[in-house]
Amino acid sequence: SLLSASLLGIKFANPLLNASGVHCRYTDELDALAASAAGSLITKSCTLLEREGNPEPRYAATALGSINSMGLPNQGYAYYLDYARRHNYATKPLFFSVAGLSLEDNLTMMAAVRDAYIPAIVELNLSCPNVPGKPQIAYDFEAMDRMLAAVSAEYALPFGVKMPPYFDIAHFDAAAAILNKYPLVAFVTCINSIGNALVIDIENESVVIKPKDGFGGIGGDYVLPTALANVNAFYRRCPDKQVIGCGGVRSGEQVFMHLLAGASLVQVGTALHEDSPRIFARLNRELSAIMERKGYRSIEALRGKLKTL
Ligand SMILES: C=Cc1c(C(=O)O)[nH]c(=O)[nH]c1=O
Repeated sequence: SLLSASLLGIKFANPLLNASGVHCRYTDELDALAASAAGSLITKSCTLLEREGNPEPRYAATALGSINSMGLPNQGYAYYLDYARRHNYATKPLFFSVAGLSLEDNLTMMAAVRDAYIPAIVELNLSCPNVPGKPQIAYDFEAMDRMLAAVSAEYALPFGVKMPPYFDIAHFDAAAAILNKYPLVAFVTCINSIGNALVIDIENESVVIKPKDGFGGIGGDYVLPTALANVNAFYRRCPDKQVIGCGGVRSGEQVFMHLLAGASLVQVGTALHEDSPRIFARLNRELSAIMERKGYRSIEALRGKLKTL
C-alpha cells in the first residue's frame, strides 16, 4: 500500500515506530505501541541487570523539544527477551534495543536474543549520553571498531546500530568507514539525542533536570536539521546498509523529510512522549496526504530523492 516499507527484507505496514527509550520501558507501554497505528515498535535499551536510572527530575519538555538524563533505567534484558518471545510478529515487527555497560554484557544479551530464535531485530545502542563515567562508544572510534568486530563475530546475524549525531564531515567519513567494515551491520539509526545540552529556567534561575548538573540529551525541534544531516550523510556513505531516521519528527512533514534524506523507517521520540501512541495514526494520515498531494504512490518512489541545488 501507499505507506509500505521494508527493512532487512521484512515488510512494514508503514515506516513509523517509537524511538527506543520512549513509551517502551514496561510491557503495558509496549502493548499500547503494538496496538497503535505504528508500523513496528522497539524496546527500551536494556542492560544485563535491572537499573533504576538517575535521580528525578530526569526528563523535561520545553517549547522546542526535550532534555533527558534518564540514566538507562530498564527492567533488565530478560524482561524484554520475555516480551520479545511473546510478541506476535504476524501483527508487526519488533526491534530489541541493547545498551550493555560492557562489551561482554552486549555479547551475552545479543547471544540470548540469537539463541531465542525469534525474528526480533536488534538495534545496538552505541550512543547513550547519560551514564556517568561511561563516554559514549560511538565517539570513540577505536572502541566502536572493537565492539562491532566482537559483536559481529558473536551475534553472527544482521543487526543495526543507534548512532549519536556527528557534526563534522571528517567524523561522518570516519564513522561510516568503520560501519562499512561490518556487513552484518545492516542498518544505521540516526540520531540519538544531542548529548549534554543545558536547559535553563529563568524564573527559578535553575537547570530543569537533576542529574549531571542539568546536562542532558536534547530531542525535538532542536535536533531536526542535525538528524536529517546524519540520516543523509550515512545514506550517502553506506550504500549497502539501510538508514532509520530519528529526531525532530512531530508531523507528516518531518517524516517526509527523513524519507527524502534516505530513511527506510522513521522513529518518533519527544513528540510521542508529549502526546500518546495515537500520534502514529495522525502521522500516517499526514504523510499519506503529502504523498498524495505530490503524486507519490509509494515510499520507495521518494526515498533518498533529496535534490541538491
Ligand atoms: C540508552 C540510554 C539513553 C538515554 C538514557 O537512558 O538516559 N537517553 C537518551 O536520550 N538516549 C539514550 O540512548
